[in-house]
Amino acid sequence: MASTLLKVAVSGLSKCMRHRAPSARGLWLSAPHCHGVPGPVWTLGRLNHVAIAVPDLEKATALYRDVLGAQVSDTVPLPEHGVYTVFVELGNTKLELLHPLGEKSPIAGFLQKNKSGGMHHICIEVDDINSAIVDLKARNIRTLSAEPRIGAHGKPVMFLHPKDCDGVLVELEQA
Ligand SMILES: C[C@@H](C(=O)O)C(=O)SCCNC(=O)CCNC(=O)[C@H](O)C(C)(C)COP(=O)(O)OP(=O)(O)OC[C@H]1O[C@@H](n2cnc3c(N)ncnc32)[C@H](O)[C@@H]1OP(=O)(O)O
Repeated sequence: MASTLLKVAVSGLSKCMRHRAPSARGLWLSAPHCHGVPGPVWTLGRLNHVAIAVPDLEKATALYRDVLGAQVSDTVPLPEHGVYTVFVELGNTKLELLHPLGEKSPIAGFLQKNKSGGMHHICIEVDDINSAIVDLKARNIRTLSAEPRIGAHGKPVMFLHPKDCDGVLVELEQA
């Protein structure tokens, strides 16, 4: 009797955990759902930017503007994120040059380990960040703040732990 009940429970759980196939637009994910009640549904969108942490923001900006001929933004301080940012326009995406701001900057440790600078994170747009967060948490992917924060483009963002994303710090941004 007990073993029959266990088999039924395991079979139900595996049905709940079934993944959907990828769609044409990108990764299509749904959280576990049971009894015909759909879980949160969200879609991964375009690459918004690749962020590079730099030890010398003036020098890095000059490289992209004067040597490589790119259009670059002004320097924008974002004290709530502990960084200065400069965006480099690339047409199909952007680079975000990052430099520490303040004593508790989250990129200070990274620059200590990577003295010449280096690729810090990638930012991918999602169509429903709240559903994405619920779904990813259910898949044991660690989010790096309790709630989405407002990012460099004035939209909600959430960072995912690099150890849960193949060694890459991933930022999701509401499209
Ligand atoms: C404005 C906004 C926007 O674009 O909208 C931004 O850009 S804000 C940009 C700045 N904000 C953020 O980065 C917020 C999210 N970041 C964080 O919460 C943190 O920086 C963590 C990613 C959790 C790292 O924390 P912390 O530096 O204290 O830890 P840690 O140095 O001990 O690192 C723990 C492990 O993660 C690795 N690790 C650290 N930073 C990494 C990175 N950027 N990419 C890949 N791996 C990384 C370390 O090598 C280490 O691995 P080993 O143990 O193997 O050595």
